[in-house]
Formats: sequence, C-alpha cells, structure tokens
Amino acid sequence: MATALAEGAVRSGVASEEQLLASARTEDTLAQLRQRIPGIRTTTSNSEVAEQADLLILGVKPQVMAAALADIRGSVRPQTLVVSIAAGVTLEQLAKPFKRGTRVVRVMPNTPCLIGKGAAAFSLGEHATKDDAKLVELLVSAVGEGYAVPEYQLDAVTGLSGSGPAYVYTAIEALTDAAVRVGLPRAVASQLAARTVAGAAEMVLSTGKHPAVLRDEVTSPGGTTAAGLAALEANGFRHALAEAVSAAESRSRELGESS
Ligand SMILES: NC(=O)C1=CN([C@@H]2O[C@H](COP(=O)(O)OP(=O)(O)OC[C@H]3O[C@@H](n4cnc5c(N)ncnc54)[C@H](OP(=O)(O)O)[C@@H]3O)[C@@H](O)[C@H]2O)C=CC1
Ligand SMILES: O=C(O)[C@@H]1CCC=N1
Repeated sequence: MATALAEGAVRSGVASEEQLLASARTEDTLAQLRQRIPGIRTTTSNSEVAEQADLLILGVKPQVMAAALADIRGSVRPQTLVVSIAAGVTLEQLAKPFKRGTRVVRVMPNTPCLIGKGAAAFSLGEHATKDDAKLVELLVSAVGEGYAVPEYQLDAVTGLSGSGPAYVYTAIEALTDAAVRVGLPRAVASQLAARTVAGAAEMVLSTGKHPAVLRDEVTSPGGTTAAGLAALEANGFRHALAEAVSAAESRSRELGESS
C-alpha cells in the first residue's frame, strides 16, 4: 500500500522519484520497490528515513507499528508531517512517541489505489493544518478518491472500503463459479462477472441514482432478476455483508487497542 502511495506522490507532483526515500526490513522488498520506482533511494534504517522526511508515510502492519515508532521517535523533525495508513492505530497512538505539536494524519486507503481507482478516507490529528489536509488530499486523489472523515469513523471505513475489495473479489469468484455451474465457460464467466460488478459500480457513481432505483430498472415483473433477488434475500445476502463490515470494523478497533 505504501508503494502505491509513493507512486501517487510522484504522479501528483508531491515528490520526484529521486526525492523519495523508503525503508523496509529486508533488501528483497527494497529491490522490488526499486523495480517499481527506479529513482527511489532505499535503506533498511527507519531512523534514516525519519531524519530526512518532510512527509513520512508509515506503511507497516498495525502489529509492528509500535516497534517502527520506537525506531523513529528520536529522529522525526518538528516540521515533518507523519501519515499512517495502518488499520486501527489511532492518531493519539501515532502522536504519543513524538514531540508535542507533531502533525499526524491517519489515512485508510484500499488496494485499487494500485491502479489509480482507490477509495480512501483520512482524519487529521489535532496539530495538522489546512495545508496538511490539502497535501494529503492531493496524495490520495492521485491514487483514487479521498474523503475527510472524523477519526471515530475510520474503523468503519476500514470495514467498508479498506477491506471491501476482498469482499468484492469473493463475490466475483462466487458469481463465476455459479455461472460455470449453470453452463458458462470459466474464462467468459469470470470476465462477465468482473465487468458486471465494475459496470454496476460505475452506474451508481455516474448516475447518482440510489442503488434501489437502479435495481428496480433491472427487475422486470415476473422476470429473471426478481427470481434471483428473492434467492439472495432468502439466503441472507444483506446480512452476510453487514456482518462482514461489522466484523472488520471491530477487528480494526482491536488492532488499534493491541498496538
Ligand atoms: N493491504 C490492504 O488492502 C491495506 C492495508 N492497509 C494498511 O497498510 C499497512 C501495510 O499493509 P500492506 O501494504 O498490505 O502490507 P505489506 O506486508 O505489503 O507491507 C508492509 C511493509 O512493511 C515492511 N516492514 C515490516 N516490518 C517493518 C519494520 N519493522 N520497519 C520497516 N518496515 C517494515 C515490510 O517490509 P519487509 O517485506 O522487508 O518485511 C513491508 O514492505 C497495514 O498497516 C495495513 O493495515 C490499509 C489499507 C488497505
Ligand atoms: O486486512 C487488513 O488488516 C488490511 C486493512 C484494510 C485492508 N487490509
């Protein structure tokens, strides 16, 4: 995810490739990163990055955030903007290791950022400024769409759009399998399933119509869609999605509490 944001930073003009400096634990990961962003400088020292950064993006897993913060706590300069993309880790936890007044921002992106189609939400810490908000918006809009939300909503964002691509991939796989079962070749079924999801999502976004209105436009009286929808409702489709978002939201909060 951090690589996607680094690519976004270059695309949006926030930084040139040569201005980017990245750390990771292993040389292997850094070598892969250099293949994606040839001009980037790399190191295995987190504190080296922290010492030099104007904009410091923390892209480690929540479970290792405490260790990463410990690595950099003495190196972050007062003027540095610290941005975390970790699920669950709160603005308070992010700010705590640093000097009072350090500007921190929490962003929740999603993997479609890798192809410029991400959905991200962000919250500013108490010392972050309007200019910081503009910078973060510029960064996330280079990889998709960004929305400012109050921090208490970020775990819900994680349950919806952060984890959401995985629910949709599962739906595409399940639709494909179901179509194969009723006789379609897998290659065609997979393309039709993915394009149906993409097309329906684009209809919601581009028409601005409520999804229920769009659904009604597909549903002929006594037709095939009504039969399919009745089967979905009978099998708890809405409930399954509600439980997925709720479980992921709870897990995001848990990850924050244990970081
Ligand atoms: N994947 C997703 O869909 C999303 C993820 N996120 C959040 O993004 C964060 C990263 O997730 P993701 O990109 O999927 O994970 P990855 O495993 O792809 O990336 C994590 C990176 O952290 C590096 N790393 C591990 N330990 C350290 C350390 N101590 N110091 C410095 N670098 C370290 C790893 O390097 P190495 O390989 O060398 O160990 C690796 O490059 C998580 O906090 C997650 O909650 C947010 C939104 C969506
Ligand atoms: O599964 C996770 O924990 C991360 C956060 C959101 C998406 N992936």
